[in-house]
Amino acid sequence: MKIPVMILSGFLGSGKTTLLLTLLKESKARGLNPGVVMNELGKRDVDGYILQEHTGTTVEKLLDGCVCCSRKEDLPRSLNALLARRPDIIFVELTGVADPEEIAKSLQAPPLSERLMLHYTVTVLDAENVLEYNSRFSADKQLIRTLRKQLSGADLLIVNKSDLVEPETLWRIEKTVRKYNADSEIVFTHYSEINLAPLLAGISPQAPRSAAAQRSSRSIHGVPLERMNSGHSRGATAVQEPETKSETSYSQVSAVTLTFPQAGERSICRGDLEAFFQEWGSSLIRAKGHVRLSGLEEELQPVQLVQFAGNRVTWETSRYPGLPYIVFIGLNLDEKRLAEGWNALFA
Ligand SMILES: Nc1nc2c(ncn2[C@@H]2O[C@H](COP(=O)(O)OP(=O)(O)OP(=O)(O)O)[C@@H](O)[C@H]2O)c(=O)[nH]1
Repeated sequence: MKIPVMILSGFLGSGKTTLLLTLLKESKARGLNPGVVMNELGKRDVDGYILQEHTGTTVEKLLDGCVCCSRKEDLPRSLNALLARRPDIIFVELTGVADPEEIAKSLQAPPLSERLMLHYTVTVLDAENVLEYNSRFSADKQLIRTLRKQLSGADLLIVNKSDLVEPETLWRIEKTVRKYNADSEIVFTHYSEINLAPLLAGISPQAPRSAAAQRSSRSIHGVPLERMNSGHSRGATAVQEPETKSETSYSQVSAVTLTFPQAGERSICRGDLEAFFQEWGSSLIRAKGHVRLSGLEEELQPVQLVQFAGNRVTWETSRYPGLPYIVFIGLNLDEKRLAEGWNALFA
């Protein structure tokens, strides 16, 4: 029996992990044993920790590079490690700059095709920012090509963060997406809330295992949106990471991990950190990590998961027990200046 694999793709901060959380909860509610491969551009496993904290799922982590190009040889090893745990379904969450078609090709060729079958490729889009990508990232031709492959290679396109845009923007996104993918279903969601039943149709616990997983022809709905009723919807230390090679799916995106100082001031003010994110303008695309906050109002819950995505910052109380850090991901990030600015925050 081949194990179904679902690929989750989409640009940085679009909502892939948010979707994966709901997929894992639903899988567990159905008595399934899900496996997860999580690929991160940075050296720290932020999303893997979130999944473990919220769902208790064990995650195979592939850090510090992209599994569609610079870390390609690592994917079979991670999948084999998961297969030893007899999962009923495997979710592969790609980095935001990965080409899902490359992963699909690997899964459909021996030896992986002997034990696994590609079930769905899902691409999540950030409705608030997706229309700006062509102009914002025009300097990185490889990235632009990859972002188009994320559209063309998807069996299902989830236009997420619809709560942040006007209905007209959703129309424009649908029109743009259709230039690269004429057929696949498009759904409009917030917090990646969709009807998961068709995505998990035919997948059952292995023992006893009945029919093979089948792709469902049932439509996948997002949360009801106004436009859906209109009849048109279809559904202090900087760890510099290595330069990306020319054959990668991006050329000017890099990740830098910044840690808190070991001595002296080891916490940071919420406002200072938010101002620091804004200082980098459009060169900072994504930041995420666990931080220790100073300030009276945070005294009871000082450890927070902070996320910067689409120029918005969110905070969430965390039980992360380790040393605080943040992973910064950007386009042509001036890493030296970033580290200097960071150190100044603790001076
Ligand atoms: N307003 C709003 N925020 C959202 C929505 N979906 C996700 N977010 C927030 O967006 C941020 C990024 O979401 P993730 O699910 O981590 O995105 P991702 O694609 O996994 O990010 P990377 O793996 O780092 O590329 C988090 O702070 C989420 O809470 C949404 O529909 N609306």
